[in-house]
Amino acid sequence: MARGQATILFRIYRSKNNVSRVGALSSNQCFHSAGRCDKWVLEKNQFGLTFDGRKREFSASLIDTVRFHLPSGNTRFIEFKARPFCSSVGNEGLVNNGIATKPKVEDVEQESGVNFVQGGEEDKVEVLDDYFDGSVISDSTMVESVHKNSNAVDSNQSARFLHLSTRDPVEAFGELRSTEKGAKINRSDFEVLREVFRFFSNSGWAANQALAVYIGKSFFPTAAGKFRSYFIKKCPDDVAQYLVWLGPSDDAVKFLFPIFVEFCIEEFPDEIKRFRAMIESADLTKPHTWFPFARVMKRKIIYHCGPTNSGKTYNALQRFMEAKKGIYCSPLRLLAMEVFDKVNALGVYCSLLTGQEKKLVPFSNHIACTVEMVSTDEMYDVAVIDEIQMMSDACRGYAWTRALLGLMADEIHLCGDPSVLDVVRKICSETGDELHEQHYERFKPLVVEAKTLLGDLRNVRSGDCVVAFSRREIFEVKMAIEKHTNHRCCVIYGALPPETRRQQANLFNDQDNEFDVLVASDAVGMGLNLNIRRVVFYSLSKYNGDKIIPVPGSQVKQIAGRAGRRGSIYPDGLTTTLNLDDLDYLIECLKQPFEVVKKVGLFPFFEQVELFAGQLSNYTFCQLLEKFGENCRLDGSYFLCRHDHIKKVANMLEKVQGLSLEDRFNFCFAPVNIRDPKAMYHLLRFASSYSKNAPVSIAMGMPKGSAKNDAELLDLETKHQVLSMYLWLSHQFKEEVFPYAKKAEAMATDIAELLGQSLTNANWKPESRQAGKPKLHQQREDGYDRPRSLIKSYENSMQTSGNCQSIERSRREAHLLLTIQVQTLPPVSVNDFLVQKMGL
Ligand SMILES: Nc1ncnc2c1ncn2[C@@H]1O[C@H](COP(=O)(O)OP(=O)(O)OP(=O)(O)O)[C@@H](O)[C@H]1O
Ligand SMILES: [Mg+2]
Repeated sequence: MARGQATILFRIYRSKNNVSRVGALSSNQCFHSAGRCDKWVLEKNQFGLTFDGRKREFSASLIDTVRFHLPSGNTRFIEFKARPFCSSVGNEGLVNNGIATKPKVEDVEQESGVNFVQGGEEDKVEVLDDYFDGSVISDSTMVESVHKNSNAVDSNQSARFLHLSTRDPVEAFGELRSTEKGAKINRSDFEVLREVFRFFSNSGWAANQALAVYIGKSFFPTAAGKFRSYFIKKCPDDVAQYLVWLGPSDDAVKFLFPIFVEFCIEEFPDEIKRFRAMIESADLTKPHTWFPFARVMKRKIIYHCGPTNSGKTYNALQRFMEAKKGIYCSPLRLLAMEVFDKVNALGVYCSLLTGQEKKLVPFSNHIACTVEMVSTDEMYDVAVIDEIQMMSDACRGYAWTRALLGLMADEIHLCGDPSVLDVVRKICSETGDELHEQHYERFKPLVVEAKTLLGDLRNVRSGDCVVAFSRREIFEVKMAIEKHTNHRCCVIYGALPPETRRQQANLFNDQDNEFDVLVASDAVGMGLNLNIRRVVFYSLSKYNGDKIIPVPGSQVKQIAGRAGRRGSIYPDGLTTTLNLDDLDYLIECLKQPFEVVKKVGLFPFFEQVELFAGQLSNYTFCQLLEKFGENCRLDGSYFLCRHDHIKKVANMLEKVQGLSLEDRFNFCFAPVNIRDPKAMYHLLRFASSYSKNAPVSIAMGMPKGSAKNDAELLDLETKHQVLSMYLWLSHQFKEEVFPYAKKAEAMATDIAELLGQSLTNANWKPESRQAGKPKLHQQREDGYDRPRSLIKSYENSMQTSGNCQSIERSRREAHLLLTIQVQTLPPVSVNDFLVQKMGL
């Protein structure tokens, strides 16, 4: 069933003249034999319709049953036949197609007390006279409702054309078809008619509606052009006059559209068939039906729902360890490794499975894996899906959705914040699984320190974690703290291998050394248990790969929640900001209730993309993905995950000949930083060798020692990422083609170690991996970039200019300003690099 805003086309037939009836309906008008109503819209989120012609409401609770609410309060039904193109087009695109299921006439009769007469090709509907209150909907009142402001001439005209406006389009088209030659049209009327058809061709409404009859958007202008020629050639005089009277207007479009549909059905059966097949092959509706084996099971789902540091994962893992056979699905490799270690240490044999590594422990019945690696073919007693709110992640959400829908486990424990609780409830009602909710409270409340660090990193104390949102800032902060205080800093950020992050975390957690401050990015926000006393936000804006945005509230909560973990040496958590200016935003974020997520991510399996590809020829893989995105159909609780990253890789690999569609699909999921030209170059090289069926070499030297400057550190990071990519590919493809996996593993371990050593000694100025990455803050003489609150600065400037906007608006505008700044910077030149390296 379609949800969301939608448009429905129907037709009601009737057998007697003395009853009210509907001729043809569209989203915002209703042709009625008694006149035309001016409003016809769907009620929110369901097939409810509101007819607003005479302030009488009636609504349809079923797609082909209209329920009238009469003044007396009686509720009656009138049945109408849904047209073959009965369909709905929603915000998300085509959401429902095909012929609506028609309720049995007897059912409707029984409920409504209305007699229906069936006959001929179309169903005829007869409505008892007392069903409509003649005084409510009469011919004259309906005409008034259409042309509320019309004068007497207009009334006459509309009465003159009434028979046309309410005419059955099949009949109207039949008449056109049987006409050899249309009426003679004078020049000025001809010009108006041309304008009318131009208006029709440019109508977004008509193009959208046409999707419902499988006239694709790209074909619509051609179909509309042919329709124009056909129509003008055969147009009877009264119809031409009517259109001239209507002029280029929405009314004219809505008059023409049903006739256009008849024309298309007759003229373009092949195009319609082709587009229909394409739309159907991009069908991502009803994803719960994709996993029939999981559907056969009656699964028990336990949602451990609560804020950070409330024991959700701990409790789920207790059940996992008790089970005969269990699987733990982690959002990060690091967390999977942590569970693997913890569980084995407690005597439960557990294997590890991530994209990069398979550590099979003999006799183990338990697996800790990353969520993308979870098998939906194996049976388990207990499964744990950690950080379930990631279902709504714009890029990776599909992996959580797949795990929830497809896991074959008797008991599935979901751990996460409450944001996806509603969606999970809905999914469970669709899958028929039994949902149990366990709500948690934070062990200790998080306290905000109102004093802040007063803009001075010298106020950092032992046990602090300073959070910054770029690699550059992380190193600047580390350098400043180590230069101006006696503290030593560990660092954790996304580009570091999990082993190095863990080494840094251990160094920080260990009380017997001088490393008592942690400087970290948002990579610290998920799952890690660290001895943090206070989380200090260095800034609260971050670059999201596209523009600078304020850090979303949910993420701020998650990161701040790292302070004062149960079991750590600082069980009371504190959080604050470096600058006083940012404090309000921090408090605002922490106070915000968890947002209620309405949609979760989906992404097609290879088989679905392959089916879709079968409908299109001469398309590159990247174009295929684009087309899939444009045409795919989704139910209201799902969105298609962002795939810009995949498209970028697909585009680069376009030049590699000899890769099958499946190879391309798999290569596109390889873990590569698309903003790192060196990493992209190696991926291209791996794919080129693979396509020639030649053994893929690592072709990368081992660094001699730990990094002595930032360029060397960046090089180590990239080298590790390339090795990690090699290992990932070796698990995806045949091992013979990636014969150096063992060597890559050893090299990766050594590099992770070198990275750890390098970070311990690092005291240099950071370089940027990206030439164009924006530098936000002014450099201070004392060696670190002191961040100013950009949001605040903008608010201040607005206030000093006497323009006191609301904070929310200022914020939005500040982001806009920043976005513009970022967009004007030169893009990273991956291509230039490839041209040099590959001669491409
Ligand atoms: N009942 C318990 N007994 C002992 N330690 C516990 C218990 N519950 C939780 N802990 C410890 O408290 C810390 C936080 O628990 P846990 O990781 O389960 O929180 P969480 O709610 O999953 O947090 P997050 O949302 O950050 O993942 C962990 O170190 C965990 O081992
Ligand atoms: Mg947890």
